[in-house]
Amino acid sequence: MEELQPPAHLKSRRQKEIWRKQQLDNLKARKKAHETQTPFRIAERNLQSSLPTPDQPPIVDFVNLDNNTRENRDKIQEVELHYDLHRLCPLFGESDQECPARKQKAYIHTDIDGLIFIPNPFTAAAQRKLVYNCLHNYTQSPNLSNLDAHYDIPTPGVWNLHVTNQKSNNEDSNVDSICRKESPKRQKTDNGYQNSDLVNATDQKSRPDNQNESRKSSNSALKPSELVKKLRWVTLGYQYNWTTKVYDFDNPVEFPSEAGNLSVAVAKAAEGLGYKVNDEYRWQNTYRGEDFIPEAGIVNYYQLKDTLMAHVDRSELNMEAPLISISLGHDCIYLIGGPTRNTTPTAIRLRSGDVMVMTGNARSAYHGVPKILPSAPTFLQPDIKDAQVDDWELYGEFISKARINLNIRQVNKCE
Ligand SMILES: O=C(O)CCC(=O)C(=O)O
Ligand SMILES: [Fe+2]
Repeated sequence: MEELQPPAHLKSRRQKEIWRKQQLDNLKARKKAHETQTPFRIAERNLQSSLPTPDQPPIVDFVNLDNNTRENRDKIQEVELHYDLHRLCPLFGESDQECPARKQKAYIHTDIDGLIFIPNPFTAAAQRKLVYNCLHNYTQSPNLSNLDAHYDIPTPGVWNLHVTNQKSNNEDSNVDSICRKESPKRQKTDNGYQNSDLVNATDQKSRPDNQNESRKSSNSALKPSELVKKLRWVTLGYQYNWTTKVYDFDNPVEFPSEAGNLSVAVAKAAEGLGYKVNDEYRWQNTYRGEDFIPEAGIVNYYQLKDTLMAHVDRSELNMEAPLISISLGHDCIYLIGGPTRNTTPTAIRLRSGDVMVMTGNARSAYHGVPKILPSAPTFLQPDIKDAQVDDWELYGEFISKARINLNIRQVNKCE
């Protein structure tokens, strides 16, 4: 091993020796920690490494099938959706030149029981409309966001305050900076820090969240344009309490109809799909699409360096119903494993518009987002002219540097 070079400010031989010993001890501790890491954590670490390591897991690409390793290609199967999604829900958009006629195709991977992947079924204009909804509509009260724990956000929500400011030429009529709340005393819970901090005890986040922000205790005030960069999630429908890990059934919030309609259409089109061997199903999505009731959701807003650590979404009373997840903006690598972190996960590339349906075992599998990729779609750039979305330029500025994930769940069992 190369001799470690102490920093120049350490002059004496003794200081240099101590420094070298510390470095070696740190190295040994890191190595030891790595040895005890779960396969899920190892995959996260390898995917996050800035150096190409030989241990990088291959990335499953359901869109460009030729991009797969031979082994993965053999494990990908095409399945037919029951409907053209646009027929079920016009919000997927009418096929146009920008987005040629959709194929009613979906894909499964034989290592991932219960996951159904639908390559982007949206037109470009429909994606822009959904970005608009995720920023303009879903960030408004009574939906809660990660910012509410730290700031007193006025009712229109941080995004709309930002838009108002950007559109006003007059500094005086600008919405003022928003003050930070007094920091509540930090309390530890059994598995990490208190919800309002949304920082996991490990170096990764339980939600996409800005760690430094969460740890700051200053009372600084921020402009809406600065705060929108700190927006990490909002909750839709039944609001979720991240501390108690239960939904707030006492104050139900109506689920937004557009996101709800999209999810019901997906649940209907994916009904009955599964993995067949010799005419027999190994697994099948038997949940009836018409029984799917969208009751809760999360919109995750990822800046390019954000990650979402491995977790299982298990707070819903109905774990038989599929969870429907839509990606917008930058591509990402998504990891999905099994019932514990000890199952080696599969890495999947998700692009803007892609839809995943988590059913059966996949519904209760560990999953996470270890990496956002630098790949903004051209049709979401700020200079696109879109007469359907007011002030698209501002929306385009946000999404061309971010990824949004909208996921939708049924919470209660069917009557
Ligand atoms: O961003 C994603 O694709 C996954 C989000 C997720 O797993 C969640 O919000 O529970
Ligand atoms: Fe999740």
